[in-house]
Order: sequence, then structure tokens, then C-alpha cells
Amino acid sequence: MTGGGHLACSGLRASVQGRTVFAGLGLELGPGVHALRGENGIGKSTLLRMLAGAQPIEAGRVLIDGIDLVRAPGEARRRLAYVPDGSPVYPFMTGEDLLRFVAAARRVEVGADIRAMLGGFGLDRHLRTRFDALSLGTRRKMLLCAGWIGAPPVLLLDEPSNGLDRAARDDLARLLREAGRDRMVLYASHDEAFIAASGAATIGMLSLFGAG
Ligand SMILES: Nc1ncnc2c1ncn2[C@@H]1O[C@H](COP(=O)(O)OP(=O)(O)OP(=O)(O)O)[C@@H](O)[C@H]1O
Repeated sequence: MTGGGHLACSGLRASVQGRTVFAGLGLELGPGVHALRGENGIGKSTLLRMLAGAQPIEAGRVLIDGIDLVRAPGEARRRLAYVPDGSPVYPFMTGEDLLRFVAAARRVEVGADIRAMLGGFGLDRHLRTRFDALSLGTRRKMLLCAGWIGAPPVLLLDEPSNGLDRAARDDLARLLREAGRDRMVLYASHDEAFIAASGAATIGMLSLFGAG
């Protein structure tokens, strides 16, 4: 997929068990790598889930390349990938199942670029193992590869370097830098060395409150 790489949201509100996590949150980003920072519990994961359409929007709107995530969820979500933080989303699937599933949803093949990414992460020998039998770092690598399928213009990642070995972290930092040339990458992280290596501009979560 080419073109695009724009994300905008305004007036976003999130609450958990009646307590407001954030309200009036606004953000507008174009192509490039952006790292979302802020203390534990401030709402980074919540925001990423909302921007990805993985959590209902209580108030406000999200536009993915100008497409409203609530009004046209299918079209908007085809333009984005979301890599969550570590959870075994598909325990019954193998890595190969997951890749085929995501490729079908994006109406593309699992291409040579993804096969190269799998090889770089050393995942070839894990492709036929069920997700719940994989180590956390291996699951993370598999989800990252799935996120790259079809080169969606908007990439959202939650703590992507967590649990990765040194070589994989370096590899991922390079992949993010490359993606940021023509796509919008936003990820949450506490890993300062990784943020620097990925060439990300940092965004303080607090600065977004009441910003739109
Ligand atoms: N399942 C849940 N039950 C109760 N409260 C929750 C739940 N999930 C999140 N919260 C609350 O929502 C708020 C935002 O959490 P979130 O995980 O988005 O923060 P975060 O900035 O990503 O934190 P971290 O840096 O620790 O990953 C927190 O105050 C947390 O206590």
C-alpha cells in the first residue's frame, strides 16, 4: 500500500471503571517515527488501542489518512497495523496461520519482504508452533512481522522492543527508521536507547491532554 501515513484524533476520552484516564486528547501526525512517552498508567496503551480501533471510542474522533475510524472502520483499519504489548492474541494459531490470516484480511500475499523479516528474526523454525507454546519474545517478533504485511501506511506499536534480544532490537530499530520514511509510525516505549536508535521524535503523553 502506498501513499498516506497520516493520523489525526481530537476530543478523545477514555475512562476505566468510571475513572477518566484522559479527555479532550488531540494529536496530528504525518510520516515519520514518533515515540509516545509518559509514566506508567498515564494511558499510552489505552490511546494506542483506541487509535487502532481495538477499544471503543467513548468521545471524539480518529482519522486514518482522513478516513473516520468509527464511520468506515473496515476501510480505516485496512490502512493501519497495530502490534499490541505481548498478549497471546491468537493462542490456537501457529505463526504461519497468523501471517496468512492477516494477509487475507489485507488482501495481499505474504511477500518476500515479510519472508526476509521472518528470516532476520530467526522465525523460520517457529512458524508451525502454536502461539501459546512460543516464548514472549518470539510471539512479539511474529506479531511484528504480521504488522508489516501489506505495508500499511499507519503503524501503531505498544512497547515494541520489550522482550526482544539485542540483535532483534537493532533489527527492529532499523525497520522502524525505514518505515518512517514514508509511513506514520507511533509507538509507546520506556526504552530510551531504543527510541534513539529508531530515530523517533518523542511525544510526551501529558502534552496531548486537552490539546484537541
Ligand atoms: N483492565 C484494567 N482494569 C482496571 N484499570 C485499568 C485496566 N487497564 C488499564 N487500567 C487503568 O487505565 C489507566 C491507563 O493504563 P494504560 O495501560 O493505558 O497506561 P500506560 O501508560 O500504557 O502504562 P504503562 O507505561 O505501565 O504500560 C491506568 O491508570 C490503569 O490503572
